[in-house]
Amino acid sequence: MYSWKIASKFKFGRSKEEKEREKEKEREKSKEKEKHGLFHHKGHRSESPYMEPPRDSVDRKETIVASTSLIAPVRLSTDANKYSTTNSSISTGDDSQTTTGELDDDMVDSSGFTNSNGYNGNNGNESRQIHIAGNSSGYGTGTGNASAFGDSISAVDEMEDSEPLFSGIMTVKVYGGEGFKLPVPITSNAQILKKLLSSGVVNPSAEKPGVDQLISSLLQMELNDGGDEESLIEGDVATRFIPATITLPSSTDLNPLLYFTIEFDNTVATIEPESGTISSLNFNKISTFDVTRKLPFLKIDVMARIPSILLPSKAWQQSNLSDPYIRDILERINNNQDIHLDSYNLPLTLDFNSATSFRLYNHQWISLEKGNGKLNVSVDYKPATNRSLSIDDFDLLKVIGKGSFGKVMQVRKKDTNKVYALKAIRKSYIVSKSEVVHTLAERTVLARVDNPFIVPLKFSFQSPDKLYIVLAFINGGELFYHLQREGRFSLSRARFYAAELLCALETLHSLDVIYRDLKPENILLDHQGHIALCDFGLCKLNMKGQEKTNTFCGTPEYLAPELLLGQGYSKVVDWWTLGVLLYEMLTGLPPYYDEDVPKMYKKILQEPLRFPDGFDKDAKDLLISLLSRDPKRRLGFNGAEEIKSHTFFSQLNWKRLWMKGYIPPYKPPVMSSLDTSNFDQEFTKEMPVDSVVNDFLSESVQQQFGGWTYVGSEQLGTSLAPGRSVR
Ligand SMILES: Nc1ncnc2c1ncn2[C@@H]1O[C@H](COP(=O)(O)OP(=O)(O)OP(=O)(O)O)[C@@H](O)[C@H]1O
Repeated sequence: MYSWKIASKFKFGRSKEEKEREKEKEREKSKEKEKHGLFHHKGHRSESPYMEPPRDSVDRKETIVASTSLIAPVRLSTDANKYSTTNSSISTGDDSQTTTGELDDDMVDSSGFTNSNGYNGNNGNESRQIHIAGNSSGYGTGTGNASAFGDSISAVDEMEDSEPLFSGIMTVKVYGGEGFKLPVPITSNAQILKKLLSSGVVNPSAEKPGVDQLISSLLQMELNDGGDEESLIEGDVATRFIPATITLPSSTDLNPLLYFTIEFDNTVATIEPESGTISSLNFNKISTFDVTRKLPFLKIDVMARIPSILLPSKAWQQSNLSDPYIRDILERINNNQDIHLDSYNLPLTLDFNSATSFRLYNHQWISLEKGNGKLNVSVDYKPATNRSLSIDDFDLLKVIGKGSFGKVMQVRKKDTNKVYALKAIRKSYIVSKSEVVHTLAERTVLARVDNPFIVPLKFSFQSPDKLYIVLAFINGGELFYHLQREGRFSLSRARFYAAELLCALETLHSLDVIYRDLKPENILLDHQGHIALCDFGLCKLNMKGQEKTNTFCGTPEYLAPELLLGQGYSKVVDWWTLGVLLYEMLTGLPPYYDEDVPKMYKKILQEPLRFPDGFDKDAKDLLISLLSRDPKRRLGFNGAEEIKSHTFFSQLNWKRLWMKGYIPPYKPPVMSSLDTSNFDQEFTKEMPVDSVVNDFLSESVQQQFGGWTYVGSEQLGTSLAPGRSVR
């Protein structure tokens, strides 16, 4: 018999004051709920998930981490109170609760460590030794610790063996662009054109006429008869006369009407024109990228930011809605969204064996995919100098989030000026919470995985007190935030997100990794609206084929039946969670949602799956298959391919999707890589500091973090960056 405890991951990382603040918020929320009535009171919600308002009462879902090696099987019973042991631990987040359970193979207890927190003990868990890969001694007295080390290091070793060194700095210079067109005609209203365009910068010179001259030429153009009484200027004609940057009436800043994004490994540089007209642009911009993995191309996208005032009349717009392309463009412009004009994947053949810098493209004109213009660029690559990083290599810009074990900050790498998300984790804290394995697993998975829909790891390094993970900064906001704001998503939008997530999970499974914590809170949208899965803290490594594990962890709303029943579970749990997520995106709530967690568990195990009237037939069929309680009969049991082949996805070209070839149905309002407007002000208003800690960690504890450092595929072993006090 072993003792076990389940704790709310969310609450682990919170200070006393924060907990107080949260409680206060909770109290306010319940007052609000009382006032307005609860949407999902008993028997109410399940009848019609389309009832309004669907998401008001769904709070952030908290991850459960079973913090010892034991699981909490749920015994099915008609009496919801029978689940009370499990529930009390989860819902209260009281990590001091203990009860009994069975041994699991991936959770580790750090009782063998003697650390500054005085946490010392040994659970005598002998079976852990079976998993030790030559690391059974020397790391404290607890066998669990040794196993934790063994598991994680072997994962890191595997990676080291198979990967050559890919790291360096790539510089992209964009000189100019030509031939861009607007996809819709614009108004010929002289007053509007003069007012709006006269603030533009076209760099007047002998060859290039000034703005006033351009506008008068524009107004003399042969106008297109756009309908009854409306004259319009065609998009391809207008661009020859419209300045590339203007000052919008609502602002004092120059605003580009057309710009480029260059994306490498989910890091984005926005290239705005200096001057010129939309069809003939001057950029003269340089952008540097940290290269830490071998990727086949740079992604270039052309975006236009057209003020809706330039559009033809509403009557014209109405009469052109039958064309889905025009309809989409008009909808976006009217919602102040930027529109996507064209893109190009610029092939990169980086010779990583070269010891010196080399030029990949030299003043090359690149024609974009749909023929909408061309760009003149040079690309250079300089190999890295194998230096480990420290916090001193970054400017700390903003706090953007808090995880269980530390904060996440927006940072700028000083040499390349690239903006990243930096996650700082206090070593003593994860040791005392027995989270060493999960933390190492997170770093290992992130370093190995290469998928467009998974947030890429750029670097990891450590100081004597802390571990640092540097990730691409994904600033379109959490899917949770967008879903909460909009209640639910349209069928096509939900399908798009589900498809990109399916690709992400498929890649993880191909690496024998179970994700285990899919939920809207762990899914970020990038600047264009593509998915970026984050938070790999619950991943389980080395899960080959249908191999099973037992750890009771995940998020209550998303727990699969086999996990609740303690029957052992395999990769197939991730397909259950994909079903729950799709259902939540389409209806606003997870399928078996109940505020009372034990009741929710009972529903997950017993209640029939209900759909609101008018629910899409294919979506329903897919959900029934994904939410099959029997994992063997669940769609995906035989691999992701069988989900991809379902009729719900029949219109999708998976190759194109993989290349980020579909324009996302929604583009988050992101102005630049510095933009943090999609993050909670509760975080962004905080001072970004890397707090000073002075924990004593023994040599053996430090050794656990030996494989942590990552600067590309280069593993720098135990190198510790000098500890630094950052104020
Ligand atoms: N790469 C990123 N880009 C932008 N924001 C990020 C990134 N990674 C994390 N964040 C923000 O920081 C928050 C916390 O990060 P994360 O979920 O990885 O921490 P965690 O400790 O694993 O959290 P949890 O306790 O929820 O498991 C996220 O919800 C997200 O809002």
